[in-house]
Amino acid sequence: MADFPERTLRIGTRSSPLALTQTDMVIAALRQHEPELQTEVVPVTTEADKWQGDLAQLGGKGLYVREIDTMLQRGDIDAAVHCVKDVPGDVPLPRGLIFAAYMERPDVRDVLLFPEGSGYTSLADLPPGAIILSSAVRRKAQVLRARPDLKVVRVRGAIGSRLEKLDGKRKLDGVKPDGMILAVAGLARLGIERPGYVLSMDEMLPPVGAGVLGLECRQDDPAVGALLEKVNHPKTQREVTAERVMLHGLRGHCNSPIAGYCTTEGDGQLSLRGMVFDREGSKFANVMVWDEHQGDPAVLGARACAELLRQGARDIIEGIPH
Ligand SMILES: NCc1[nH]cc(CCC(=O)O)c1CC(=O)O
Repeated sequence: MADFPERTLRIGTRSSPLALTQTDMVIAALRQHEPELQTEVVPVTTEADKWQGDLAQLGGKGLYVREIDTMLQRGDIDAAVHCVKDVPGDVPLPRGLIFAAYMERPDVRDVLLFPEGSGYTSLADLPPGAIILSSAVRRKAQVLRARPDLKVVRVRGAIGSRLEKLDGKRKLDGVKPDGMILAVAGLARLGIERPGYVLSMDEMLPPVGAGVLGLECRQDDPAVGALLEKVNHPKTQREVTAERVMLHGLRGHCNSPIAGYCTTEGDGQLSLRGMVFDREGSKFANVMVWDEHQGDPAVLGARACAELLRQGARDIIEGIPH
């Protein structure tokens, strides 16, 4: 088979506006290295996108990536762009697939948005019993940890439709929300600017892989692998490796609130924070480990996992129905 740029790179992605924007970003980055690159974007509306109920009932959020991975395995596409945070951490990657590159990580924080004209400016402002929209068990646990009096209500759909629900422009089963939590990176990529309260790392530790775009291909397609590797960001790759090894070792399920965030200090040393919560965030394990020897990030991830398990993470995870 011809190499690039003669060959056309077929890229699979979800069909949401965010996923399509992210894929455009990836193509722009690839063209910095391969200006003549021909691409074909293959948008896939996954079962998870069509289903508006609780994802856990359908098999968890892994469904966002599974259909696209199957297409990649079959050769219907040559590469896939995934949000790493949507890639399941409790099962290995599908046979024959690898992540050839991780794009540089942007702001990983979550932001609490309020309905237009509500006058709220922070988490502390919200009145007792206020309603927050989010489907993420990790966000729910951490909101309730800070404000046990609040109520967290599930919301699904693309970011644009979620914002309409927040602003009362779209029906929401009689619920009148006071806030909604989204990733800063997703809003920025969509060019959506609205005031909100950016949650600190102590209030809201991000999910493993937050903000990172992973570029996946078949192991037996070295031409694509070599192309994708050109946009790999080694620092992000090390951080994601540490976070994901921690996640694998915890063997969570789709209802387990787990957070993990690895950063690189100025001298190149990695630090990794990990937390495992119960559903209400009232019980949790919490670790921070440093890679003093600047060694293998996987070892750092394994250490964080071991320490979380020592603190009782297994019981916390198993204590949640799934
Ligand atoms: N769960 C959907 C999803 N997957 C990735 C992002 C945002 C970008 C990222 O963190 O990778 C979002 C939206 C959100 O959580 O607000």
